[in-house]
Amino acid sequence: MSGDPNTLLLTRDISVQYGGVRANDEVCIEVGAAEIVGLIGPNGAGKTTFVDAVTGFAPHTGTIELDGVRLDSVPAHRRRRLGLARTWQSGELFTDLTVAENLAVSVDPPGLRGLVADLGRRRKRADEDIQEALSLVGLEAMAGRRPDELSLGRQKLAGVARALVGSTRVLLLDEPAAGLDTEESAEFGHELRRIAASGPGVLLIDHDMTLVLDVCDRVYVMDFGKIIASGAPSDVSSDAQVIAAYLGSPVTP
Ligand SMILES: Nc1ncnc2c1ncn2[C@@H]1O[C@H](COP(=O)(O)OP(=O)(O)OP(=O)(O)O)[C@@H](O)[C@H]1O
Repeated sequence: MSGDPNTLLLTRDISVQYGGVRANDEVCIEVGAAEIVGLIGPNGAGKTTFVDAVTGFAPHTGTIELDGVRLDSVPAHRRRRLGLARTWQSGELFTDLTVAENLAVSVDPPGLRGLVADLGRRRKRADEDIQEALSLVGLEAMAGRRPDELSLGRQKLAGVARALVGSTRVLLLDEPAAGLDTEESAEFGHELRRIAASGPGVLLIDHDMTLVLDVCDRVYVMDFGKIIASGAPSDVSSDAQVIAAYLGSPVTP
């Protein structure tokens, strides 16, 4: 345990080895309830690998706790049920489905017991989960629309809503704002703040420094699989090692 009662996600010494590449090297991070935490670093630094490890998609060593419960030996689908949600870098929506149908893809299938339970009740519960996820990102009025009827910013939010279907304690977002212009990115950041304010912790990976430095409470910086700096956005963005490894020049939050 970290000792901080606010901590939801706590990783200790997460390491991932891909052949000769040490993609993560003893990565320790914390994400608290209602907190947005950034994870930034150059291409190939190991950010996606970290999310893969935490969510159960990459073999790793080290420990992962969600709200004090160890997850590191738990398979990916159970980590999701326990509240770890993620998006993927290639998070396109299905263009021939409505927004609500895109979210329905994420509904947890019933176990053996669920199969014999009341079908109508399960469907109602799934509809409620989808509506709740859509309202968390401000898209409840868009449920019946097709993705191409939405702006790119709203499509990105629908992708986030798809990850949020079902109980979510910590949301891990892998470059969710890629391709957004300045205005869309600012609106996206506003919605992220609303999501976090409703309770879940958020880990945000993005190369949009304005977004990261604006919305994050704290930021970790990764380079060659290691965390090289962490702290408040203003401290990290003026850190000489971070500027040399990633930013190139100081960035003002
Ligand atoms: N499945 C894999 N098998 C082998 N090597 C991999 C695999 N996934 C990632 N790597 C390697 O691990 C390192 C970290 O890659 P990763 O995709 O995690 O970086 P990243 O920080 O997310 O980069 P980007 O910002 O470009 O998305 C890279 O050297 C990459 O080539």
